[in-house]
Amino acid sequence: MVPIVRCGTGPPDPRFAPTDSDRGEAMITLRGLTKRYGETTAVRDLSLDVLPGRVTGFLGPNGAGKSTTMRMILGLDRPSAGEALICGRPYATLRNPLRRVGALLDAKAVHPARSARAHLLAMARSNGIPARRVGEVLDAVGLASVARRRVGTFSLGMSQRLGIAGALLGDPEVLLFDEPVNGLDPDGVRWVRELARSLAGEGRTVLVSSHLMSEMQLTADQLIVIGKGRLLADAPIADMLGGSSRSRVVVRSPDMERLRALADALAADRSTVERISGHELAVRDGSVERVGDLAHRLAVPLHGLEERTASLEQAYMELTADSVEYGTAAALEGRV
Ligand SMILES: Nc1ncnc2c1ncn2[C@@H]1O[C@H](COP(=O)(O)OP(=O)(O)OP(=O)(O)O)[C@@H](O)[C@H]1O
Repeated sequence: MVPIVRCGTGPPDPRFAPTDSDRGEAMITLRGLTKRYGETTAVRDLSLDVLPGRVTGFLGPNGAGKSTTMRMILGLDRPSAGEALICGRPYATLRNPLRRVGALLDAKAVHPARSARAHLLAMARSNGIPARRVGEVLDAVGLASVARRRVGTFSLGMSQRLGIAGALLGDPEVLLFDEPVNGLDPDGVRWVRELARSLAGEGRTVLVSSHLMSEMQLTADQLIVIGKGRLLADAPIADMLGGSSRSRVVVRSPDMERLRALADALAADRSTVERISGHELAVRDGSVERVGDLAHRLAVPLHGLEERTASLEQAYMELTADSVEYGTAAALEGRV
């Protein structure tokens, strides 16, 4: 059973035995959250809860409003309407906020002349965090050997690691990572994935933004998808796959005539049938059992019958098709 770190309970305590009701307690709550920049509405009436003990992927195409939402959760941008709360309170009213919430936003937003160690020490000092934590988090992110190097000489990947070290510094209950795998090599990507999973495994609340569905498929338990600032989906990964209209049963037969009869029978029974080729059909809203039984009744010789679940990438493309700000159509019209 995954432990749950509740609001105000601090870092995980091995003696802590969660009850089922603890699982429902949202750590991040957005209600009607809206942000307008002049004519642009970056975030539009967003209402959702982010729960502890799981990795929540925050997805959307470029310009969807992910960073703006995270900035409002962290009190860095003021909402035009609605609210963003952590443990029921605005970030600005939290005592010792770094001990409650750790965030990686812009990895390069660090004074370039400072060493990694000096940067983290300054953060620790101004937040009442003991200096020994600096060494611990530098070790945890694999930067101990370059702790005294100037941050300005760091690669993007090293800066990402330093940003994550800063997020971990206060041993917080809630972690927000904005595009944490940007600039990381495959080893680094895997490291971030395992880190996010282990933090959630300790019962913490982990919100990770990305525009890479393939990565989120491996990292997240729950997905929140936004497009043009609006909520498009908020569901467990498995539900998103099941809900995709691309999940379908594919049936193959050498007998085109009987296959056509099967298609007619399925269509008459309210299934949507697509012809893939003369010998292959795809049936939406139909189970393998139902299609197989019907084929048997109509004496259709079958050379193949399988359920093809859409990849999350496909489900995501479907969801966001109308929300891509700079898609191909725009490019064709010369707008980009
Ligand atoms: N300070 C600002 N002033 C004006 N417009 C802004 C500002 N910040 C963001 N926007 C606009 O708000 C929208 C959402 O931007 P945001 O950076 O939150 O999206 P995102 O989902 O994080 O995108 P990306 O994946 O590209 O980082 C965009 O249209 C962006 O141009």
